[in-house]
Amino acid sequence: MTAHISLRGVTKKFPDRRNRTELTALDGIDLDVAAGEFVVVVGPSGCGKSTLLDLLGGLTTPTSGRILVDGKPVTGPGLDRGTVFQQYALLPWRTAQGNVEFGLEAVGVPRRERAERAREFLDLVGLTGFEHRHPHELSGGMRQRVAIARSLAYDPGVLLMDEPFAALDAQTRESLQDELLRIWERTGKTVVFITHGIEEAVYLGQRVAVLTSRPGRLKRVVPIDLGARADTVDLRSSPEFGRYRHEIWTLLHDEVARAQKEVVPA
Ligand SMILES: Nc1ncnc2c1ncn2[C@@H]1O[C@H](COP(=O)(O)OP(=O)(O)OP(=O)(O)O)[C@@H](O)[C@H]1O
Repeated sequence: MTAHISLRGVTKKFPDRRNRTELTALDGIDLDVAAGEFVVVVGPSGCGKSTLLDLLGGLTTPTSGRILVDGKPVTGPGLDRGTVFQQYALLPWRTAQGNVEFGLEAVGVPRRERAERAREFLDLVGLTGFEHRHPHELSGGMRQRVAIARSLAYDPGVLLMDEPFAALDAQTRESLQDELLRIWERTGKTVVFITHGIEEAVYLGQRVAVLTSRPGRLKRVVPIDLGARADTVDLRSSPEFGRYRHEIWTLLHDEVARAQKEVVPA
């Protein structure tokens, strides 16, 4: 299953209790993500990236504007969207297998099929042999693999990822980035991935959406074309990769500079 996403004029305001006003977190976001596309969202700290993902996940609702998944308005959390957060959010008393089965129980998949499907998805994320380990017996990278398997097991059309690799060491992060791309190619899911990392954005995204500093508006959407990955030994050191990294760095740098100017008292 795969699905397309459409955001039209999405604005999110929060009450700002300190001075009884409103804080605009996101302002008029228009973005389409095609079925099966991998889009990465980057932006300065506090620009509304997590708010955007929460809106897509149906955890909050827009103040104005519309969010559609396959033409249907998002009205709350749903099994058509799977979310992976930075923190593993695994149940500590359940094994890897039990954690993946958990989501399937909620949708009423029969026991035998649950076990089979959980094994299949643990295999997809490279955890065959670790099915019976509890989260505390797994490394950070392995826990995040379990979280990915759990989100994929009930076959959502969309995978929403909020800085899923931010807490991992650099080497584990890079290997999970490759794993994720392999899984994405195999499953054809639509992915919206949020990160602070410019390199991560360029490496993963087919397009990188750059947000402005608060209120978050869409500053630029940069299509990434790095050619065939299989032919390149170290993609991150290629000249094209460097050019994209610089382009996005410049877009972000301008935003951070603008935000800093605004907070410095005159
Ligand atoms: N529930 C809430 N109530 C009030 N304000 C909120 C709420 N959630 C987020 N905000 C504010 O909205 C703005 C955007 O927050 P958000 O967490 O989406 O940014 P972010 O880009 O994900 O930040 P970071 O990169 O630092 O994780 C911030 O100013 C934040 O304080």
